Amino acid sequence: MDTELLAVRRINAYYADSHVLHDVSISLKPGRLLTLLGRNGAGKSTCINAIVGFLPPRSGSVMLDGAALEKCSPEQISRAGIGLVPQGRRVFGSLTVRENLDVAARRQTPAGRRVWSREDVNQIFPRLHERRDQLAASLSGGEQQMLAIGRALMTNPRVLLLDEPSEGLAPQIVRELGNVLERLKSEIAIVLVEQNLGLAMKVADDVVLLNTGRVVFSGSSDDFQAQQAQLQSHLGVS
Ligand SMILES: Nc1ncnc2c1ncn2[C@@H]1O[C@H](COP(=O)(O)OP(=O)(O)OP(=O)(O)O)[C@@H](O)[C@H]1O
Repeated sequence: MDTELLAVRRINAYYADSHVLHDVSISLKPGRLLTLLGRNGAGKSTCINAIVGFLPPRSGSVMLDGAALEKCSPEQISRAGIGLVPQGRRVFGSLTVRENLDVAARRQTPAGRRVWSREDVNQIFPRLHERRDQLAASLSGGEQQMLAIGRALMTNPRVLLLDEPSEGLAPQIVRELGNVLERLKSEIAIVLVEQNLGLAMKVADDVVLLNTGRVVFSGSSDDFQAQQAQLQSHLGVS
């Protein structure tokens, strides 16, 4: 399958008068994982915010399977099939694990789209099943991250966007997260924002590297690694 699933074309985004994204393009094909890299402040989260409609681009387009989304609301974009695992996880701490999953579940999903049940999520994250009656606030950081991913899957997305999921996690948990992403990417296309280059290189098929809101590399993970020495100055330390 070579058709593009998510096509971000030359988007420009601003915070008030501050021009943060400059003609940024991203192309994601089905079954692939694209990692969005760049040092702090490069514009990675802004790019995610522009795709999900929190910060609509002033120009350029965002297409999901050919449908234009750049003028849609965050709710419409989510329903269209873009799932977000936000930076900082943002699970509902006063709800149980099970309730967190249930409130995210979509009642209606267009025919032909994969529908995720709580059982499907539990299969990927057995620990969530073990902790199903525990309040989300009492989970470890790694478990909260798994729950945040599980919640996003319950919306039956076609594309999953993850904003720095490894932030604040111990190395062993980051490895587990890598294994989960490896497994998930055979089922769903993923955009992964990461500062952890080790994790990103383990799972990525494609790489987009940003510097001050501009794309300075876009290509396969193999090409990125071949050019890494020249691109090093655009990367944060990892
Ligand atoms: N709400 C905001 N208002 C004004 N400027 C902002 C806002 N959020 C981010 N910025 C600025 O936009 C630029 C891009 O920030 P962004 O958060 O997208 O970078 P990032 O690559 O995700 O960085 P990090 O890895 O630190 O999260 C930075 O210069 C930042 O200071």
